[in-house]
Amino acid sequence: MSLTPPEGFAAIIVAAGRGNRAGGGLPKQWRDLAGRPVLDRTIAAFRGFGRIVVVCHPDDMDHAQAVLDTAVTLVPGGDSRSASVRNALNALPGDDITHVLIHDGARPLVSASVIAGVVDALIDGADAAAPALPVSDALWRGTEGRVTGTQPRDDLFRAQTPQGFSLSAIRQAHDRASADAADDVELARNAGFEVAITPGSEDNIKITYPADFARAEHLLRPRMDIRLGNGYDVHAFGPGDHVWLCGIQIPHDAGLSGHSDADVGMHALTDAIYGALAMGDIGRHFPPSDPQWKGADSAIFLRHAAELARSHGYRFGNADVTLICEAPKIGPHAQAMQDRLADIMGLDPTRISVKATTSEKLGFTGRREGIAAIATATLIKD
Ligand SMILES: Nc1ccn([C@@H]2O[C@H](COP(=O)(O)OP(=O)(O)OP(=O)(O)O)[C@@H](O)[C@H]2O)c(=O)n1
Ligand SMILES: C[C@](O)(CO)[C@H](O)COP(=O)(O)O
Repeated sequence: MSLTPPEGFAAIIVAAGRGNRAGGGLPKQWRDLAGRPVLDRTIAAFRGFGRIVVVCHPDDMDHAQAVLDTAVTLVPGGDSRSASVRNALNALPGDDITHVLIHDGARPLVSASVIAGVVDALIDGADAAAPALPVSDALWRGTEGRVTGTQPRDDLFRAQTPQGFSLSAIRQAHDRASADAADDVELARNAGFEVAITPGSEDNIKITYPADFARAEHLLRPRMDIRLGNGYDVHAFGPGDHVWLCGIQIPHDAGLSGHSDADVGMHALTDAIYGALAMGDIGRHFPPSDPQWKGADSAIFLRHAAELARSHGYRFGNADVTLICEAPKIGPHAQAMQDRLADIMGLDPTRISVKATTSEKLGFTGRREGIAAIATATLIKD
């Protein structure tokens, strides 16, 4: 989802804390998260905003200037989060700003939809809006390792950022603040403003403790990619005394005609893999016009497709081949076929199925003019 808020919106990203709870020497906003500094990722989440103010610790200003996008306005922070926000409010670039979103630099995984929820609530007229998640676990009170009571959770929420405000509301809230507050929602409520709750996200974590880096990296890992491909092939009977089916030679009163060994089952399975990869078919990788494939062992094709899948980071979920013929009988050979296909594909035989059906004497397979095969294959990238 891309995010382009209206002109008068600015984003304030507070990153002037020391990250003491996260440990690790360097303050957490400057530490690497899957190849980029945490703060760099956070700023990137707000790239649709024309104006972004980033609040950094006074000791970090040179580092920030060297590391961050020059398109942001850098402001030195204060002794508390609220003081840092105030410094940013006093340094907003431009006098046409009507709304601000205030976000923790330590929440690099905020999504466009969470930000859009806040922006939309403000556009709809709210003075203040912020994302949150309802508490779903039971809540207890406890001391010294023992439960001492329970706490109703019906109206409890876990607060997140960005917290959005009309500029006049947040300025009033900070002007009236008599004590420090955990966040700007608290200040806005203390000043009498209503705050709308917008949808938060489980992924919008605040990096607070050392283990949060591993959590964030896990969330950034690409999601599982599951692909399904199908293949279909037909070969006509011709002169001969055996057929090759799924890598097994079976005596028969005819052979199968084709440029290669005409292993119709293996061809269908090979095409299923190419199909799952969206990389064409056997003809594209092994053109029938090329004499080197005359009489070729079809294991070459299947091995190529399987290796291609692995080289693109996929593993096999399963494969399923159905042979359609009146004869020869497939049942007695099915296990050997599964084992052979598994061997070629480097797969556990329990993930491969070979079965057969007749076409009830109908059509070309029913008239014993040839054999058809269909196959499916699933590929998985974790
Ligand atoms: N004086 C401060 C204190 C905090 N923050 C920012 O407010 C956000 C939320 O605060 P928190 O997670 O508590 O960060 P730290 O104060 O850095 O963490 P710690 O309390 O563990 O030192 C962070 O992005 C932090 O950089 C800030 O801009 N100025
Ligand atoms: C603003 C905030 O992130 C809302 O969840 C939070 O209040 C600030 O962080 P802290 O861990 O409470 O200091």
